[in-house]
Amino acid sequence: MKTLVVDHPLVAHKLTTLRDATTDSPTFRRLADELVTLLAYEATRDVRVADVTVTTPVAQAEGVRLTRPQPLVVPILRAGLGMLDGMTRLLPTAEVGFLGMVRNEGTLQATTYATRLPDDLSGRQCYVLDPMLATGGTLAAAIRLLMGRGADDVTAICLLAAPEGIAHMEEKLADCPVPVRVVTAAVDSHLNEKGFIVPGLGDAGDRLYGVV
Ligand SMILES: O=P(O)(O)OC[C@H]1O[C@H](OP(=O)(O)OP(=O)(O)O)[C@H](O)[C@@H]1O
Ligand SMILES: O=c1cc[nH]c(=O)[nH]1
Ligand SMILES: [Mg+2]
Repeated sequence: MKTLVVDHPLVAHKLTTLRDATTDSPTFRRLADELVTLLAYEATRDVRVADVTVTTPVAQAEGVRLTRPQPLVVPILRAGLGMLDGMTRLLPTAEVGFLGMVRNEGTLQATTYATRLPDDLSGRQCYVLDPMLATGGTLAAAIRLLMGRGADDVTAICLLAAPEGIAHMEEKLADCPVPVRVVTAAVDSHLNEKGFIVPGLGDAGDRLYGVV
């Protein structure tokens, strides 16, 4: 598994405001959306394209177009939904599948409560959206599920990651025969005793959508 930390002043600026506990929900949603588009620009560096020729008003020009099957974007509910518009703005022809997963606050184990994905993902590039990579349990399970359906290239886009979560994913996906990448705005210091990223930004789902 490869991890890419996007090093850019605009990414750092938006992430800093997301971290700030005084940032309200409307601002948090807007900044998360903007930040995803910046991360998605890097995350899609290997998106599959084919050569094409177009006719400009002046002459023929060689270029590229996204190939079929279209990439599949998979937000992990709930917090990943806050990243969907920012991603599809960059990849408007992508299809979207959904995974509902929740982490038990005591055991930190992730369970899946909703799945709406194509049965067959053979030959598909998949982009998984989840703002927080904490213990890595959620993301590792999501990626295993996609690979079980045949996905042959998976990139996860996270706003923030913890070193423990990256190590856990590297271990869980060590035998994985297909490329897996994590693209994030930062890798923070550590997880606290409740499994929260430190310094982090708190509970991403609650900050986007309120406490449930
Ligand atoms: O790396 P992990 O330790 O598995 O934790 C990360 C997960 O926790 C959060 O979801 P949460 O369970 O809070 O659900 P929500 O999106 O509905 O708030 C977050 O959005 C990730 O999905
Ligand atoms: O810090 C964390 C860890 C898991 N989920 C969150 O929303 N935040
Ligand atoms: Mg949450």
